[in-house]
Amino acid sequence: MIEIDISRARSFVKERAYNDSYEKAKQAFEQVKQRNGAGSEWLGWRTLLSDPNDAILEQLDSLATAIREDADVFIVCGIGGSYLGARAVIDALSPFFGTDGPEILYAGNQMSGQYLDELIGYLEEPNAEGESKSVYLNVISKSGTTLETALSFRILRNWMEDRFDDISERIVCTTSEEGGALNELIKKHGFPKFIIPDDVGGRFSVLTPVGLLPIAVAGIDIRSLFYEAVSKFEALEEDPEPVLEYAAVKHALYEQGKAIDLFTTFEPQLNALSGWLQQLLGESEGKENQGMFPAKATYSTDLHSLGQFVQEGPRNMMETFIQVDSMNEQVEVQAEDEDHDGLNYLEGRSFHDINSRALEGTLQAHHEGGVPCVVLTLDKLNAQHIGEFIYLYELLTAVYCYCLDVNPFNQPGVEFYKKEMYQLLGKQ
Ligand SMILES: O=P(O)(O)OC[C@H]1O[C@](O)(CO)[C@@H](O)[C@@H]1O
Repeated sequence: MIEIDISRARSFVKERAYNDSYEKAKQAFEQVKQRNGAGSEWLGWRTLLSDPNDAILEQLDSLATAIREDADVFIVCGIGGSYLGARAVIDALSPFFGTDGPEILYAGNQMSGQYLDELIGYLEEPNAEGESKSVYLNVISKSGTTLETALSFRILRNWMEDRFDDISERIVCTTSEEGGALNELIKKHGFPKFIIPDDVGGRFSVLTPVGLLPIAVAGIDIRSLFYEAVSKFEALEEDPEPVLEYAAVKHALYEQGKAIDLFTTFEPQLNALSGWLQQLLGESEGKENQGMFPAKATYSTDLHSLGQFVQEGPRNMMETFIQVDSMNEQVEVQAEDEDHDGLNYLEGRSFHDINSRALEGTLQAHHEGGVPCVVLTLDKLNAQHIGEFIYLYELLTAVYCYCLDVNPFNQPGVEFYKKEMYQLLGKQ
């Protein structure tokens, strides 16, 4: 279960402004449902859930099981929506240290040559048994032409070709059904391929093979993740109220001049989930001179860097706390005979309990300091709740963007840097 508490945000908004935004959110939800808003040809992230394809989950599961049995390392090569969702779920649900399956590494999400150099150096080191590492790679690119991903893939593919005889079994491609350079390589090498549906954009694609294959290779139950998103879809079709209220308050705050939505969590393993949210909202709402900048911070670490700014800087931000109610941890504070560090007052308390009080205190302080706060609470960190979270935010994004009257599903602005870069690189 995820609870959304908007009370500490709504108190900053006048009743009339909230009601106006709420009416907009209602109409926006109808546009999503009736498929008559801008970019409605991109609503495939809903069809996936209204008409689930269990055969694909089966296929992904069995390939992932085979890879888990043989791989020491699994590389996810992609950028933006082609890796952020997988990373968000994997980081949220995997142990901090060590794993019983392959190590998941990432490439193709930047252009650091040093990173690639060091990555290859690491792949060439023997595994824990002193043997050569068994490496698998999943290249993920809807367009099949994104420079960061394509370049890293070229280097890693060539390295794998030199190293292994069976690269057509070690490299899996996730791309569009047709077109793009990646489809040419698939034809040439016979790499196994998963298709990204045409009507699902990158940032809405985590519940397609884009996210699900890496997530399954990480040993996470993709059925629980996927089917809980399906349940959330059904629940919100029936009763969209939580999303309407959330979108309304966010929109009313935007209208009131809030320019930043700071996503914060006190659980470091959710840092990448905030990164996924950043792209989902940022690429969807930031257009036609509109939108709130989606920022992220991980507390309490960042309370010691950004906390001052949030508490007393310009009052132009709202904050969204992502909270987890119960954690599986047993670290408890023990009393010491001589209380030199003065911590005996915390005797018997768990770190989670102390961390939760830090969250409560921060929420209170920021709210009192003039920051409207939304609080999202997940009872636990598990695949079900993360699945629910994913659909909740996908729908919120669409509804809220329609309130702003922007097309949530395109990203024309991203092309500008590419044009300049390609010109400088001399691409014809
Ligand atoms: O999957 P692709 O086509 O490589 O694109 C990766 C990312 O790049 C963008 O298209 C922006 O350029 C994102 O929207 C997308 O998630």
